[in-house]
Amino acid sequence: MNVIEVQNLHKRYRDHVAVDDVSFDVRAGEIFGILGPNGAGKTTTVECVSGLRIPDGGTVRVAGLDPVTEGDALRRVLGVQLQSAALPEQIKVWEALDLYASFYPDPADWRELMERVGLGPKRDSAFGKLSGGQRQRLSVALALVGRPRVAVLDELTTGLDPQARRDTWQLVEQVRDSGVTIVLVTHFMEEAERLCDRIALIDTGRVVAVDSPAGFIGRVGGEQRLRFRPSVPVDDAVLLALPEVADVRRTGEQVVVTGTGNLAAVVTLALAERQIVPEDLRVEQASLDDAFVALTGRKLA
Ligand SMILES: Nc1ncnc2c1ncn2[C@@H]1O[C@H](COP(=O)(O)OP(=O)(O)OP(=O)(O)O)[C@@H](O)[C@H]1O
Repeated sequence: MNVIEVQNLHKRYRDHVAVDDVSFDVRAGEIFGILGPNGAGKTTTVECVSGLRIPDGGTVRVAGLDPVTEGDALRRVLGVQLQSAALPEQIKVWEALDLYASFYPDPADWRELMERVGLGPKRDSAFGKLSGGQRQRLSVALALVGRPRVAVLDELTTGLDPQARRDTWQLVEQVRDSGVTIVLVTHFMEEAERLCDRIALIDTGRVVAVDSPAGFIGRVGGEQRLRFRPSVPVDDAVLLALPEVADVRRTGEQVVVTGTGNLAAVVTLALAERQIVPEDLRVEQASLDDAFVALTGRKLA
């Protein structure tokens, strides 16, 4: 079932086209990524989905609602954490949660939410005194306080250190597991690859493709490369006999096998059957980055 349907969305700022022609569907229960370089139109797209901007063309439906004409009903099903959302420096964590809860007829228990995002010990801290990761956690909690079916999270981990980023990813997964559909805007490949069930790749206001991370990687051939030093010499023919193996090369003592499918498993099994140990084994795989370059001709970063 689709929770969000966007068709031929178009949005201009004066004569600048920010979103040219964007279409995608988000299914109930998934983490749907909107991935693309700076200025691709990601934020504008989710602002139109959230009813914060009026599109110049196309249609948007969220749980069947038109964000432009049914804004009140929309706010009951959709929670937003936006890049630009800033709270007063002085407001305390509990006050912000309590305030946001008061906007909704049937809010979540904000105390429970505060514990869930790990801010219990920061209950009385001022927003201005929170670390980047704590601010992001608070913004996720604020997006969830109205018990939304859909949460829009925009550039959630920008500016966070690696540990805070991983903690935030875990939080996003917990939110999804609690039954909330998530739209995640990001320009981090690793984040999209790790978290998203499906991704819309956006470039210069257009959707380049929508696919799962594995599907994107499969588009660039799904090719894998295996490097190892065999403990005793192995014949190329042994490896080439495996249907998954496309090519075998050697550089000094190192064997480099390229192929597809379950390459690492079948090669190591074939070696084990001959009592050969693949020493210094490394598996290299195509990434979303490779897919982005193949689809757009440019690097994302
Ligand atoms: N309020 C605005 N007025 C004029 N132009 C804008 C406005 N907001 C965004 N733009 C422009 O529209 C284009 C798309 O911006 P948008 O913020 O949607 O992209 P984005 O993919 O989210 O980028 P970022 O990751 O940098 O936020 C950019 O060229 C941006 O400069």
